Amino acid sequence: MEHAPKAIDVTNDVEMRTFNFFTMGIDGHPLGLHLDMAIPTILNNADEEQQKDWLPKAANREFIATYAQTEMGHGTNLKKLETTATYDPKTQEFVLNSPTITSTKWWPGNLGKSSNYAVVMAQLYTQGKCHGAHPFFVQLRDLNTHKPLKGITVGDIGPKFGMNTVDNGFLQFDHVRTPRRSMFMKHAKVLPDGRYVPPVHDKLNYSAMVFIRAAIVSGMAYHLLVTSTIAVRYSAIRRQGEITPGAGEVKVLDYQTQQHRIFPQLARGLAFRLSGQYIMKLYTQTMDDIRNGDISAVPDLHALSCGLKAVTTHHAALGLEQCRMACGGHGYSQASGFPLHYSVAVGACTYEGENMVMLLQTARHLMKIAKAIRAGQSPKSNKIVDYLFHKGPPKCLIDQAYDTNYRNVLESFEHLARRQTLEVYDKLVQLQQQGRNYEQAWNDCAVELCKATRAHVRTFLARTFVEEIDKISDLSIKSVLQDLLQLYLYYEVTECATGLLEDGFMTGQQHKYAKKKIYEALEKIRPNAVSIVDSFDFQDRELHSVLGRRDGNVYENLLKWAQSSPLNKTDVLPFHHKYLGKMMEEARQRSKI
Ligand SMILES: CC(C)(COP(=O)(O)OP(=O)(O)OC[C@H]1O[C@@H](n2cnc3c(N)ncnc32)[C@H](O)[C@@H]1OP(=O)(O)O)[C@@H](O)C(=O)NCCC(=O)NCCSC(=O)/C=C/CC(=O)O
Ligand SMILES: Cc1cc2nc3c(=O)[nH]c(=O)nc-3n(C[C@H](O)[C@H](O)[C@H](O)COP(=O)(O)OP(=O)(O)OC[C@H]3O[C@@H](n4cnc5c(N)ncnc54)[C@H](O)[C@@H]3O)c2cc1C
Repeated sequence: MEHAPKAIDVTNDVEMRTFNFFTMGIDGHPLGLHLDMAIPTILNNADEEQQKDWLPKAANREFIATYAQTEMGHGTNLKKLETTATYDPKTQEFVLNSPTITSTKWWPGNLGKSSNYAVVMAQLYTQGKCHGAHPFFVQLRDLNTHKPLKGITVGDIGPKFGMNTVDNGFLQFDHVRTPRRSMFMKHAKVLPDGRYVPPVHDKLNYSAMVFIRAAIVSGMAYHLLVTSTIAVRYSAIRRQGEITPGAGEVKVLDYQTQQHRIFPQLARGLAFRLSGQYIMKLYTQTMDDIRNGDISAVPDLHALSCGLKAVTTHHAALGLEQCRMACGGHGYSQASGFPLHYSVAVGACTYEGENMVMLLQTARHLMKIAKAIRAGQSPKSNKIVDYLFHKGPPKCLIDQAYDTNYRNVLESFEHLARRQTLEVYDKLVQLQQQGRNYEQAWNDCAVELCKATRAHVRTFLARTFVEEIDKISDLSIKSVLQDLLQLYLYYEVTECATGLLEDGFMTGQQHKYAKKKIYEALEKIRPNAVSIVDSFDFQDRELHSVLGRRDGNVYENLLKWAQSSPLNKTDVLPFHHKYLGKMMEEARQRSKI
């Protein structure tokens, strides 16, 4: 008998679940949302009695649940979700309803055909008052027949840009009754008589999204490291063109342009992995704190997770595309694995909070800090934002002879983040003094607000990378990682050069210095490149790539892969003579006339 799957370990082993989430996303695993949104919701939003009932069954896969929040008409603006959950004190039930076409739940992963339960976000009404979006644990399908229950219309939303092995679905409720206790009651409650008990913090209902945003950071690291592995390995076997005439074709990895295309993605993958570990620890710690009644870290966690999610997904999408392009024609083949990895990674720019919206959420946090700075307040001890209160050096020092632990580079990033944060805050104040209301002023500063967030997140990523490499004791590993760190830092300096040159903080000479350090790092990384990616020890099956095979036998396996295509099952396709053959025969007949 096939080995029965063991119950999922639901301890907070978020590292593994992060990894699962993104490999599953690629395989279209029907348990994707179950593991990474439904279970965290139960862990963080179900009260003790509900956890006792739901958690073991969820861990044991006795049902499959998804996370049904987004509707056809709203994904970002949760305040305007239209699905309603109206409490009926007579029967002590909630009545779930989809009042409009735009209230149709739309997008939830595995909703279309796999899930028989869902965490449903609905506007909670009791005693005639709406208390905003709250999560409910709702059965959608019969556990034996898997048929939708009465009043429920559910199905798949059809083919998408990618991730087509995931049955993202739609869901409509027609006055479906669900017990009072199907409402997650750890934070907010509705008592049997219908009285509403508010939560200690009105965003605790959003904790599953925070978990995934934090998880996505390591997920993006995973995608960048996987695709850099494919690109480096393929570039180490692909020979094309000569550098020295007559000396024979070189490996394309020897071209500086190829190194400049791929190695920064490798470096960013490492940077994101290290910050991904940090944010996951912060998430786990904050959830523990909330369990002990301490919600003080909730705003920091929200701000950092939103900013990191937006920046890492954007750079991962760009980086995967660079790795694909670096592999030429074969990079465009499904055999490369790039279409699969790209479609999962690039979706993360949208799901779990559209990136612009996420950047602006972090900006809200930064504006509060800017206000405190302008009011002359002293910093609260918080390593993530303290630097904003400090006065850095008036001029860039990146080209000083000694830059221990890249202090001068980090101060450049801090300078830019501080300047952009305070400048956009001052503009916000000025626009309001000129008569605009806050919301209008906010909208008129939104692009600059996003820039301030990106500069802040860059500072965090860089500082975390420096600190984590500094902790490494094995000198042989440390020196290789320091080459990647050097590349990362100076590459980021050139990426934000406009901001550093804009106020004269950095000189053109220093910008040239940064470029020199990049080229130096590329040269140092080149001889170790294949060993670096081999050290990640990705299995061929998870790379999904003929180009990235560990054994490097690309060409023979590329032909094998092509020959296995269903199109090549027969030499002549069944419909050939009916269409193309007939067309050519008629054309030949006509030309004889
Ligand atoms: C855009 C959001 C965050 C706006 O939140 P909302 O309450 O609607 O309005 P405000 O902007 O006024 O926020 C008020 C206040 O609350 C703070 N806050 C917001 N969210 C959180 C949070 N999660 N934790 C802590 N604090 C939070 C915010 O900072 C404000 O504080 P102030 O002091 O500044 O007032 C919200 O609408 C939102 O999150 N939208 C995005 C929706 C989303 O992410 N959807 C994901 C659906 S699931 C999904 O995509 C799954 C994909 C999986 C897959 O298939 O891979
Ligand atoms: C592959 C995939 C899987 C998904 N899985 C799930 C799932 O399992 N469960 C689930 O509930 N949802 C899921 N979603 C839905 C996803 O969470 C939403 O699509 C996402 O939150 C964006 O919301 P939206 O689609 O309404 O975009 P919109 O918010 O309509 O975005 C459109 C544009 O408007 C801009 N915009 C919107 N509001 C603002 C603002 N306040 N300020 C500035 N600009 C703004 C956005 O930045 C964007 O450029 C999934 C989506 C995808 C693509």
